[in-house]
Amino acid sequence: MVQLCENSDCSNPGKSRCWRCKERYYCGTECQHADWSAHKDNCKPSNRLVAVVDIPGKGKGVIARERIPRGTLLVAEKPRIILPATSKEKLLKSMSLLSEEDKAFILTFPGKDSDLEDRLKHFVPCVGDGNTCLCPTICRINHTCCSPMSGPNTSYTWNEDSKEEELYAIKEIQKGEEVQVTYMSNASNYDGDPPAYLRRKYNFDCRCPGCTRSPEDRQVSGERIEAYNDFVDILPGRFKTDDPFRILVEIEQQILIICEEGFTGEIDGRAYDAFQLCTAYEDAASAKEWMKLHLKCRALYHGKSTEQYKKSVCYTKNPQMHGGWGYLDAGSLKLRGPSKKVLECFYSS
Ligand SMILES: C[S@@+](CC[C@H](N)C(=O)[O-])C[C@H]1O[C@@H](n2cnc3c(N)ncnc32)[C@H](O)[C@@H]1O
Repeated sequence: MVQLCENSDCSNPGKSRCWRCKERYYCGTECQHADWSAHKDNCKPSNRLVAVVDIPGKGKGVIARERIPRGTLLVAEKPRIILPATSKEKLLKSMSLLSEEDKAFILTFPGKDSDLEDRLKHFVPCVGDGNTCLCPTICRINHTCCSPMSGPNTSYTWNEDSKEEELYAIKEIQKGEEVQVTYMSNASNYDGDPPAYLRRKYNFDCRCPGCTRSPEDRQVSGERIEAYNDFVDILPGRFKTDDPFRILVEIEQQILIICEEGFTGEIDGRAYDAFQLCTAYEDAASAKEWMKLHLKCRALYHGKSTEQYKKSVCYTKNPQMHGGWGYLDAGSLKLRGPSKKVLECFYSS
């Protein structure tokens, strides 16, 4: 039986389901009927899966209303307030022009007295370069650090196509469990002393399992993360000069180390590095395997709905389309895809 587009005045065959609720069908991008637009705008997973509640010792926070499988899009919401990434002066001017309701909303976030500027730390990156926004649900999520003992269960990302802030479950979340993100999203933001950074910037004492370790244990982690960052910084420059087999071994070693430190999101970037290395040596089969791993990690943290993701999917079919194909002029060389250990590291995280 042909499923028709569910817009009331449309009789085309329904080609796709709504990417969010997966329930309604529509006939494609040509379908611009008001009914479908209203559905898209109102189809908010945030209304269903999470709730903003009071969390003792943390102010407000977000909890799961039901068990949420890994990979779920939990929240997709339009920012309530967007501030421009211009000069500090312009930013403060924009703040002063906000409505009284918006100012009152900002002041519901923790901060000094009625100081609006002190609440800027709660804004998250959004559209364009450096612009920030305040969202009703995502900006209520509390922090936990990435560490060998624990880490956040969600990650948020700006979707430029839908112009919404999105929140993905990077681990399974139980009903009633607190939804948490890390305010230091990747290893390159590592500050050397997370509890001190969080106290300075966000004015709270982090009591996560990573921060309550002994100073010696925290130092060991700090040194491993810094060594990883040094590795990442010089990696592209090594493509021209170093043995590619050696580079792949080191990429894998570094992936395993940084995942032990709780930064599973780093697999995305390192798998992409390995993909680029394989394309530089015109090894399509290995490049495809690395791209598949890159996309799995990317989908987990950023979803699959963006144009950028869809474009990258083409590289899993045809790595020759990538601009770096053969760029080293070193001829073709059979390298290899990710090892079982690295794949397990992604699946077991
Ligand atoms: C982005 S807001 C999160 C929502 C906030 N709890 C609220 O009441 O609106 C960040 C602020 O939440 C609090 N917070 C976040 N994570 C915390 C944690 N792990 N422990 C204690 N307070 C935390 C701090 O006051 C921090 O400045």
